[in-house]
Amino acid sequence: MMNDDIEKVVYSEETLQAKIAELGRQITEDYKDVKEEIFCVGILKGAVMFYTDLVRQIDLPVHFDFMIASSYGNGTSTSGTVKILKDLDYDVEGKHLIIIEDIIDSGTTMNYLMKYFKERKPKSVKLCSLLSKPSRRVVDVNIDYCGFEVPDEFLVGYGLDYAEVYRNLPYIGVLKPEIYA
Ligand SMILES: O=P(O)(O)OC[C@H]1O[C@H](OP(=O)(O)OP(=O)(O)O)[C@H](O)[C@@H]1O
Ligand SMILES: Nc1nc2[nH]cnc2c(=O)[nH]1
Repeated sequence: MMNDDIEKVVYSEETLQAKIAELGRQITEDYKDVKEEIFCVGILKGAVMFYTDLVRQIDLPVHFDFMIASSYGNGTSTSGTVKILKDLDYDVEGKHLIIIEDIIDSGTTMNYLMKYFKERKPKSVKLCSLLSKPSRRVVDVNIDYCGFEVPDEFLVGYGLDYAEVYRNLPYIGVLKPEIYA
């Protein structure tokens, strides 16, 4: 069973949901008076679980859009090259963008995507990331809404994969070392 591959649980379902409710309340408060449309942009595939839970905690009429970006392949460190596999569906000029990401690790992916979003002339762009791993940062990324600062460990679950599996674990944890062998 998949659970048997886990060495330790780092964030339980309850811990994740409590933090997400807090982030949703904060975003609702910060955006409650804006006049322009608000777009929640999920960066797939890793953000899938966080996105669907977070948007349900935002009590405002937001629009959905998604990008698919990938740079890790099957390994545990970035290839350094960000591939955009799916672009935004909408013209976001003049709109408020809330970028929703699962993790900022080296910062490579978000540094690349932020430039890309800003070229599209939105009214504002803010970043909401469930996790941040500052000890691994190679490029600076400003995180407006951050769930947890995590230690330098490769995490799986709740959208985060190792070689494309473990995304469907309901919690975030660390794999047993023999899984990488
Ligand atoms: O800060 P970085 O070092 O760039 O790492 C962060 C990125 O890594 C993961 O994506 P990945 O490339 O694994 O694709 P995925 O979302 O499909 O899992 C994660 O979802 C972030 O987008
Ligand atoms: N699964 C997973 N993907 C990542 N991408 C960047 N950092 C991580 C991590 O710790 N785990």
